[in-house]
Amino acid sequence: MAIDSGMPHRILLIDSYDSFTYNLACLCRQSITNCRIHIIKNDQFSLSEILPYFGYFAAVIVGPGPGSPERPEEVGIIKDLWKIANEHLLPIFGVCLGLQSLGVEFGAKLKRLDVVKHGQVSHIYHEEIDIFKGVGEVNGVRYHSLHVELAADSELQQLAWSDDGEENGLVVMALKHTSKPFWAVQYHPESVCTDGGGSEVISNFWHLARNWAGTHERRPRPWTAMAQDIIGPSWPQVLTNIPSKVPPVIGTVTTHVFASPNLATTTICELFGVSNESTAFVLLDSVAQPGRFTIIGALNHSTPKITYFTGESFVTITEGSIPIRQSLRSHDIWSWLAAFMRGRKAQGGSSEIPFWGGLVGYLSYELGVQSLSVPRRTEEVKGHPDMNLVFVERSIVRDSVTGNIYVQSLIPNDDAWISDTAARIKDAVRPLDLDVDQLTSRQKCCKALTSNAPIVVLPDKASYISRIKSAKEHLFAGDSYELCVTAPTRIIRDKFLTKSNDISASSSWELYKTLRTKNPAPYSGYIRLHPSTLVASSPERFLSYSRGPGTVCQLRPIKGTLRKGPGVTRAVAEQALAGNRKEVAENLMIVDLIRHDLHGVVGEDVEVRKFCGVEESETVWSLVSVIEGKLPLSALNIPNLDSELGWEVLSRSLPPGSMTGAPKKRSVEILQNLEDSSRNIYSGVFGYWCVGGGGDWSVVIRSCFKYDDQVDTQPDDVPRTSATANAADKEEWVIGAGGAITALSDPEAEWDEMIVKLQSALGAFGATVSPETR
Ligand SMILES: C=C(O[C@@H]1C=C(C(=O)O)C=C[C@H]1O)C(=O)O
Ligand SMILES: NC(=O)CC[C@H](N)C(=O)O
Repeated sequence: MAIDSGMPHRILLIDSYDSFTYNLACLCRQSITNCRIHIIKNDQFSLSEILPYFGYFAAVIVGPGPGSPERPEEVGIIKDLWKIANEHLLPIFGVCLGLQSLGVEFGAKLKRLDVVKHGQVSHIYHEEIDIFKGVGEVNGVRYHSLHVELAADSELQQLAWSDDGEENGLVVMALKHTSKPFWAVQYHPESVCTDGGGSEVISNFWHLARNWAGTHERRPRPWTAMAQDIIGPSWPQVLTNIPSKVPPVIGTVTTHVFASPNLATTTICELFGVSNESTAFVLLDSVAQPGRFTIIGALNHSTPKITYFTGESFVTITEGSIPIRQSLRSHDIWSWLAAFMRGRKAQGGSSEIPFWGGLVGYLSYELGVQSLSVPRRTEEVKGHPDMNLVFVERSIVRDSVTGNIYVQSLIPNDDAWISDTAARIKDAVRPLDLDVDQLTSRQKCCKALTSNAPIVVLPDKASYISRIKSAKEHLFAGDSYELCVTAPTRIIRDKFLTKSNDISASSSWELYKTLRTKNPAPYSGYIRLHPSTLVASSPERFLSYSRGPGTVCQLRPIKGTLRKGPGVTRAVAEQALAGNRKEVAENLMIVDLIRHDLHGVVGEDVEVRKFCGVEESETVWSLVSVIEGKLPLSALNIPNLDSELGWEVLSRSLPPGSMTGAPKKRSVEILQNLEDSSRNIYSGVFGYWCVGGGGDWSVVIRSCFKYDDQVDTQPDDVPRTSATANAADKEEWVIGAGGAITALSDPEAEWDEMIVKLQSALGAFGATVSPETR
């Protein structure tokens, strides 16, 4: 038989806009020797357009996805596949939505599960035949709301079941067609927690597919350039948009390092003018473990500032006081910034620290929404910068483990500034200059705030609860597996006025100082890039990427949060989080989503380093997983790949999956309809991209932000009082908060969880709310 003549086996994978597709592609690569996976969307071609190309493929895999196999707009060509004429016939393997489509097209009834299964592991019963031959015990992860029931005279044969007992009874978990080469499973063989039914079942499918091809004398045609043009290259793709000819590294980092363990981060910031609220300032602060390095930008009037608004075709750079618009031309904002950084690469900095200089700032949630090609909400035309960054040339880095301070500059011949700055910092050390992590909790205090108490406008509880109920409806219908529902809380308070009088609120810097003592967080930050100010105390790293060679990308999603309190020991938290099916299911869904996001860029080398570990922070316990990915060794000698890998991952994986739910695109669309307003900076990321190639971005949660021009002193639900009367004296801060909603969520408990998360930033305003409020 010539079908294995050494030529790679081409497999067509049909994606239904799912967030697990690349995981399936990876499983196929690992289970089928010498295969190439080509991925298309289910609505990219009509059946008649794609049919002529089936001859190149050895098999088709139909991936999972949101929605119903009975809604043609959700399954595209998939529904037509099962009916193709014998001359085009080829082996097909369906997963989840793929199984449901196979069932429905051959007369099965599509039903909703009484108790939906999202991120749940079930024992899969089978009879060791066909695709389960020799497979043994299978525990499969399920992400479905719908299921099929076969007619008595069906042409399909059941191969496996789960026993859901009183919940759903017996549910079909695998099918085959009795005469055509079609197989399918309802569970997810590609999930990280599926045990036994993954590569074993795919290998068996492949074996059966080859046998079928042998007896039917079907031989795929050799791949051609024309096929590649139409279908596209195979996955994994080494990043293609990085030019092979790149400018040489021209910058050199000059560094002066000295030990100063007792020097407070806040003292250094004050030395560099943070108290002048009219200027720009950036601080990325590690106030608790696992955060380690603190980065302070020493900005001046000529530091380049870069802003971008979603939907615009230009970016604005301000050096000095004159903003200059630059057209993006053929670039999108991501590749424009990659090109910007390509010309500013530098070497020679200290290898012990992750930052030598580079871009610092934030990227909004809506920037990620734009990257997903989901249209922005219509009412947000005016908006505020969705990307607000500075290019930091002079900086101070503090290592909280060694107590070393690094003063560094990218500017040529800047020795005078470096030595002067080092001397100023050394002089600033006062004997009692203890940082917050060295204070006992009794010593922690917060400054008296304003004479007028701030007004806190909570989301309306009834509509929050009804939103959670609508989210659950979507989950029951199979539109999404998990939805992270959020809402903004607004804090209106007296404006900080520099030439102050006695009614002035504290400055945003004082607010940040209070926040870092009240809620010391590993990924804290103070980003004052007018018109936006972000005061952050995030527990969640979105993505870090190490400086090459051999860049490792790490993501640390949190799903599962428990309020700390008397009696809530680590053991109690572990039981309530890692020992709780609902919490683990929520976390698993995001782990699988992040594996997919990473596989999409780096290829096969993605590992879950930690699954559902319990981590402690000041106010809550969190369930955290750690996922890492890196390029294959073969890619390491491709110039420039390492230094842009992290940026590529970032550009292709925003918004953070932990803030959307899965599948990401459909979940974002649903959330845009459910939530009342844009999320803006909340749910975006803040951090840096270093000129040496590394970067670190955290999720904007447990944080507050304000825009200089935004004060709505008369929200509909706030009574007009003397405190809300005059916009000129007021400033408005926003704290977003929310949580992942699954089919198991209790709306009241979700409201409480939102309030707990809100509280971690609200406390800095001297305000509290109880869950019972409103
Ligand atoms: C939505 C928030 O947090 C997200 C949701 C979490 C959860 O559901 O447990 C945990 C961390 C974040 O990914 C928030 O803090 O506002
Ligand atoms: N993971 C999937 O493919 C889900 C299929 C379908 N949307 C369901 O919820 O049942």
